[in-house]
Amino acid sequence: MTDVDLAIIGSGSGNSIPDDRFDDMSIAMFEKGVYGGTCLNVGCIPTKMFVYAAEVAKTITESVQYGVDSHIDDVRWRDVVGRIFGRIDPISAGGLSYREDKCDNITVYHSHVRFTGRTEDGRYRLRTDDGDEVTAAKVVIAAGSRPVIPEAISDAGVPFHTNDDVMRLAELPRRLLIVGGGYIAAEFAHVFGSLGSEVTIVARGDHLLRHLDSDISDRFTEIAQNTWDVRLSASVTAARTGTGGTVELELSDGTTLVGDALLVATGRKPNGDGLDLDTIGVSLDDQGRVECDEFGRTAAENVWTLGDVSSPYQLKHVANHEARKVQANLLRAWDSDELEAFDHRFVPAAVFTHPQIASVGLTESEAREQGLDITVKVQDYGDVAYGWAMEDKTGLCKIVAERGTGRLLGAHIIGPQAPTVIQPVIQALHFGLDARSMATGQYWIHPGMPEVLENALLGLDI
Ligand SMILES: Cc1cc2nc3c(=O)[nH]c(=O)nc-3n(C[C@H](O)[C@H](O)[C@H](O)COP(=O)(O)OP(=O)(O)OC[C@H]3O[C@@H](n4cnc5c(N)ncnc54)[C@H](O)[C@@H]3O)c2cc1C
Ligand SMILES: NC(=O)c1ccc[n+]([C@@H]2O[C@H](COP(=O)([O-])OP(=O)(O)OC[C@H]3O[C@@H](n4cnc5c(N)ncnc54)[C@H](O)[C@@H]3O)[C@@H](O)[C@H]2O)c1
Repeated sequence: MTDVDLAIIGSGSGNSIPDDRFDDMSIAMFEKGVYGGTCLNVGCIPTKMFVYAAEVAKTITESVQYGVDSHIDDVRWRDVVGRIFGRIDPISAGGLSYREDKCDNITVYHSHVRFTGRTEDGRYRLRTDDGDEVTAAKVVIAAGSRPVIPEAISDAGVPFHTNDDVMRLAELPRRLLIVGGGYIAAEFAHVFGSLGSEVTIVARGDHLLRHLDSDISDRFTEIAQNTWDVRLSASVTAARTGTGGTVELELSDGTTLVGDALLVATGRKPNGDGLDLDTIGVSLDDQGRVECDEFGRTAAENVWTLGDVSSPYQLKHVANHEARKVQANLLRAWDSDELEAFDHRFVPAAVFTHPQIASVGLTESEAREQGLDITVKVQDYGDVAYGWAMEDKTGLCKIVAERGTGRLLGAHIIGPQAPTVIQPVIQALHFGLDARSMATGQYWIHPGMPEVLENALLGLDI
């Protein structure tokens, strides 16, 4: 039995907690998978590196409209993969060796861990699947989430991929089937489609990216239907392995699809269900998230939580933010008046598909449901100078604001560099800038892409 001051479950955002302020604490870090967690190894970072390669390919295939003829000679898939993981794998390995070799106060356990209750003096008992037993005065649960697999696929025993392994396929699949109509489906459809796969998306909703403002979801669904084979309002009823390792999916609309690879992207489930939290009196909510308050405190004293395992937002910038708050709070007393709260007021998100998408704040329908008196402006990229330069025909920037006060409520953008163009709105929301002041109280570089945002703000009927 090893006794530590602090146990951290999960080396994703959890790994950022121990800095030099924690040097005098003994720390046990538990990681059952690859060191560094989802974002670094199988999430945000590699996907965006693939997306960049896809953008390069897309630029080439669309260059003719600018009077520049070009074509793609070849996509060297193995080199695409090699560039990305040749960079990422050493970062993960370096992070692990830093903790193991350079941090005398930290021990890394490479195994699944779960709670087994408390000691008589109130410490938390943890046991790994390898048989190690640790007691800890404080615990941080940063165990993340995992892909959900529909039973029609998991029970059928067909080969399928998730974000965990699809980026390391040996070959670029000629025909890729994607089940799901959310973030991961939209991003990988762009990656594989632009690099040369024939992509089919099976989505059970009547739109893709349904959680977004309806103007954005409508626009993206229309673009997707013109780009890939998109089957809406359809679900998988049966799956089987075809000849030559292919996968066949039967859909609820009676059609059958055949693919060389199948990617499942039907949401992610928090990992709190693998921790035996009942042994310490902590529960999961109806979404399977570890319950906590705005400071990251669970029902068990000195057990904190953050990120995908407990947050309503499965986003890395949110996990990072929550990790910084929990880090600060760990250095204070459990019931201190100075605990730092999570700030979930204006959580932005971006989908790195094609075109790119970004949003922050209320959608138009959310604002109306709240009974707010609103004004809305939709500005097309194609009506500002940079949009002309790009021949953009599909991009739009939508602003939702309160009539009368000009209070900004939300921004929703689909188009080139949307995650960059939206950043001034995120800043304005956080610092309380109203739409009119934001539009007229500063210079906007002409003819920069953010003019689409400037014109949307100017066009609001406040
Ligand atoms: C394909 C993909 C793309 C994404 N792209 C973006 C993006 O562009 N932008 C963005 O903001 N977000 C993105 N996300 C979401 C983002 O990756 C997550 O929100 C974030 O990584 C969550 O961090 P975390 O620290 O909570 O969990 P994780 O990074 O998942 O860390 C949890 C760790 O805990 C370990 N673990 C779990 N249970 C146990 C246990 N019992 N014992 C030991 N170890 C355990 C896991 O192995 C894991 O390594 C993406 C996600 C995916 C899947
Ligand atoms: N750019 C980013 O920030 C980014 C990128 C990728 C992932 N993520 C995070 O990871 C999370 C998980 O991504 P995701 O795309 O798996 O989830 P998602 O929640 O974005 O989308 C899941 C999709 O699967 C569909 N679905 C669910 N069950 C289904 C079933 N049985 N059959 C068919 N379709 C089904 C849903 O209707 C939805 O369209 C996201 O919610 C997001 O928080 C973020």
